[in-house]
Amino acid sequence: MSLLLTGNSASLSEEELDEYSDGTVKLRNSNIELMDQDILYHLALGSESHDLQEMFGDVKFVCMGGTPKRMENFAHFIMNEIGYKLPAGTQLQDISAYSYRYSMYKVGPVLCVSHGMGTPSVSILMHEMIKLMYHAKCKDPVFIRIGTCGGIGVDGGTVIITEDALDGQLRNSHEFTILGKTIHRPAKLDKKLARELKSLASPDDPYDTIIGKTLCTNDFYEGQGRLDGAFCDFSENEKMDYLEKLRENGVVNIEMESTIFAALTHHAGIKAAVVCVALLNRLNGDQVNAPKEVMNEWQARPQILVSRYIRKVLTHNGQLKSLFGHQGSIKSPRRFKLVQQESQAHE
Ligand SMILES: O=P(O)(O)O[C@@H]1C[C@H](O)[C@@H](CO)O1
Ligand SMILES: O=c1cc[nH]c(=O)[nH]1
Repeated sequence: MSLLLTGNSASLSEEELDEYSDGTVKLRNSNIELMDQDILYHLALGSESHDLQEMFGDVKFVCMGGTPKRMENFAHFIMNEIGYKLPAGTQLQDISAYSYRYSMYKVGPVLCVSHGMGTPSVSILMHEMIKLMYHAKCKDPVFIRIGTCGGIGVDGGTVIITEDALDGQLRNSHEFTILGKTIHRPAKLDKKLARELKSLASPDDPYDTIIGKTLCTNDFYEGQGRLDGAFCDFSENEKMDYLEKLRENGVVNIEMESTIFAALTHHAGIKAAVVCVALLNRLNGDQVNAPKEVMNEWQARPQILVSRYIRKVLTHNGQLKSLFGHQGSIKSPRRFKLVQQESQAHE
């Protein structure tokens, strides 16, 4: 029996699209169906120990970012944005707390998950999140990475939506070594979703929101051409030549997760986007030295854009009012700060 993909994959044939047009996530692995139970070890969840459909069946948006705190803050923020009310006397709980690996918060149709740093960490999480979507029978979930990055020729604080994710050799794919063999999977993101996110930037935002190519590296220091790691075997001129070459190729930012995130969502037929904020302009230096309060405000910017998108989709589907009782309001960066403070007060 063929067990291919999901309802929204560009790589499906017409026949397969017909077969899987209900929008639920299908796995490209027939072994899973034959197992008595599937333990999502790094999420502290399991297909027999938990009723995954009951717990997660309504999920429409899976938002991921590097740190547990960022994703907890985002959970509080989005809760306010969509007017979601927790049952009286309850608080947001880290669903994966006992994995001691990743953190996960659920706010109605929005899952907020931390993914750690770098592609191995994201890869493990993506396998388990895609299987979670499958077990829960989620329909047409959209995955969005909310991250930080180094800008190339853009100021710190600029919001960057990834058009194409490139590996260290500027290939639009992610390289895997499986059973000793090297294979590549296309690192494709949803271009329409990227444009839609861009359209939600407001002329009143006191910062730029741009679309461009993202370089994904396996390291923060030598891998990103920094002079300030524990080791450095290249000159400043060589570094600048490399960054200029990136710029000539349309690269506007560097981070460490986009190719695996794009490759695995595309392989699973899941619509995905990457939205990062630049913490510095790498053409001006290597050290991340903006004050903490400034960086906290910058990190809120991708979250604000993503929350506008989520609100727009829920409003369009008539869910914002019917599910949560009131319309909420488009929140400003100032409002975000207040929500963050409130969530910190709960710690
Ligand atoms: O989502 P985050 O902020 O973790 O993304 C970037 C890439 C690396 O994980 C990390 C390096 O500082 O930040
Ligand atoms: O320069 C930077 C900043 C944040 N994240 C990165 O990967 N690189």
